[in-house]
Parts: sequence; structure tokens; C-alpha cells
Amino acid sequence: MNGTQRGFAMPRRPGEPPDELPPEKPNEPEKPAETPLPPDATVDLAAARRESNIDEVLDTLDAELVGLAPVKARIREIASLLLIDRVRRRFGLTATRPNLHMCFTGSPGTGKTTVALRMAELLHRLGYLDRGHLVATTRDDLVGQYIGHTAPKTKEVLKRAMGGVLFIDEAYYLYRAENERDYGQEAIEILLQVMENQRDDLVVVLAGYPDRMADFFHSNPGMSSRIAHHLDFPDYAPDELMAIAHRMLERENYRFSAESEATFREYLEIRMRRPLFANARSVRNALERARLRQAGRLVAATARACGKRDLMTFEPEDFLASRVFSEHRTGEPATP
Ligand SMILES: Nc1ncnc2c1ncn2[C@@H]1O[C@H](COP(=O)(O)OP(=O)(O)OP(=O)(O)O)[C@@H](O)[C@H]1O
Repeated sequence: MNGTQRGFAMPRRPGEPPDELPPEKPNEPEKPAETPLPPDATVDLAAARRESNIDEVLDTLDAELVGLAPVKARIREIASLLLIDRVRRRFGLTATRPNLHMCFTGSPGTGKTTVALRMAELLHRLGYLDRGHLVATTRDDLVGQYIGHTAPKTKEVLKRAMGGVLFIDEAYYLYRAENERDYGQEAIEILLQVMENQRDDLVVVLAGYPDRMADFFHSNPGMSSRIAHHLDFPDYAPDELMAIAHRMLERENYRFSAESEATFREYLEIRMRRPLFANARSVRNALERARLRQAGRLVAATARACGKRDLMTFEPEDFLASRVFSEHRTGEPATP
């Protein structure tokens, strides 16, 4: 359907599926290059690597995320595989495109969405995905509340994600074992079909807590068999969280005073043991709140001139005013 025809299309009735997904392409071997290189030719892999611009994405990933060495290593492996596939095609060597659907397990705030975003960019640069964008979803984006609503909803999301990465956070909520007629099952079936038949156009990343993902795969072996890569995102240790905080501050032109660094570390050690702790996301939120307090402190101190150093520096009171400290002192229950 071209753009003009679409403009004159009849409005959809409620519950009627939207335009169908793009036609399925069988996962055929890649076509060889028009004129393959002769068998005795050689290719400069470093130049091929430069041309694809993948190092830029890999360097961004390194700069952006502290730690996560095994995750970064796996991403480099996938990048190498796709680069070699490209070079093979230049020699007329065919191979089916690798399955790249993935599962990212880890607690909230461990970097799963950020890595999925960089992955999408990388796959685009290597010619695997046409667009390389990320569509982040949860059950509510895919599953309807009434009969007939789920298929159109799921297909609409899939259509938006075509050419990029579809990220499904807490994917296990799609499946509700206690309710046989849950509409989530319908979404899973559509996803399975697209993951199999249109994997040249879309990479699906399922994300969530490790134990719940394991249960989900146990109940949905079809889904499990379509996942090629499992990447684990462990919780961060206090030193890593401090390194993350430093990196965040550096990017925003802030810094800790010597005393406030120790206060922030103490804050983190308490916060980590309380409910709803979300790793790097909690670090980000704590720094945002400290920024607010620092601004209040500076504006209130009208008797004192304010220099660049003051504007950049967090002091202990910017953290000590946090509820985490007061609740810790009084033993009150944690608040989000
Ligand atoms: N290793 C890290 N180094 C630096 N920043 C990090 C790291 N991991 C996560 N972050 C930052 O923490 C924030 C949350 O990360 P992200 O959204 O990728 O986590 P997530 O695992 O997808 O969490 P959620 O499931 O809650 O969305 C982002 O701002 C991200 O840049």
C-alpha cells in the first residue's frame, strides 16, 4: 500500500486488526555479492571494521557503562560475527543470517535497556537491521484488556519495531499460568511467529529478573528455543556504584567534595539493603535529588559569593537530608 492509498483508507472498526505486518520473508541464505572476489583475494579486516563504524558504538558502550565485562565481551563477539559474515559475502560465501533474539536477565537499573539501545545501533551499522531503533515495551503495550484487542495491539507494536529492536521488559508478565484464557498467550503466539519468520527485520530482547525469566522459558519452550543469546547483568557492588556515580557526575560537570564522597558511599550502603533498590537507576535518582538540595543550599546562602567550584560541588548535607538516612536512624520502613 502506498502513502496516498493509506490516506484514503477506511477507518478501522474497534477490534479489527491494523494493517497486516510486512510480508514474511523466509530466512534464506544471504545472496552472494554480484561479482564475488576471487578465491585468492584478501580483505583488510581492519579497514572493513573502520568502514562499518562499529568501534564508535563499542567505545560509547565502554564509556557509558562501568563494568559489565562479560556483556561487553559478548557484544564484541556478535559484532565480529556479523563483520565476518559481511566479508564472507564479498567472497560469495553464503550463510543464513544468525538468530540474534536475546534475553537480558538482571535486576532493575543494571543497564539492560542501555545495552539494548547500543545493540540496535550496532546491528544497524553492520547492516543487520534497516533502522536500528529501539522500541521499549511492557505487557501493557502488547496485551489488550478485552477480547479482540490483543492481536491489533501486538501487531501495531511489531510494526513500529520493524527494522529495529523490540525490548520487552519483565517479559514473564506476558504469561499468566493461573489464567488459561489470559490474552497474553495470544501476544506470545504472534511474537513467536514473527521471531521465527521475520528475524531479518527484527531483533527481540526479552528482559527481566533471572529466576522469573527461567520460569517463563520453562512454561514457554517455544520462546526459549528462539533465544540465541542469554546475557546476565549482575547487581553492582558498592565500588561499581561509586564508579557509576563518578561517571554520571563527570558528564554533568559535578563532583563530590572529599567529605561528601564518604557520605554518599554510606548512603548507598544503606540504600542497597532497602526495598526497591534499582542499582544504577537509584544512583542517578539520588544524584538528581542531591542536585536539587545543592541548588537550594546555594540559593539560601545569600551572604556568601558563589563561584564555579561551589556550583560544581556536592557537600555532605546534600545527601544527609535524604529520607534514607532519617529512616535508617529511626528504623522506619523504606519508602520508594
Ligand atoms: N554500568 C553502568 N554504568 C553507568 N551507568 C549505568 C550502568 N548501568 C546502568 N546505568 C545507568 O542507569 C540508568 C538505568 O539503566 P537501564 O535503564 O539501562 O537499566 P535497566 O536494567 O534497563 O533497568 P530497568 O529494567 O529498570 O529499566 C541509565 O541511566 C543508565 O545509563
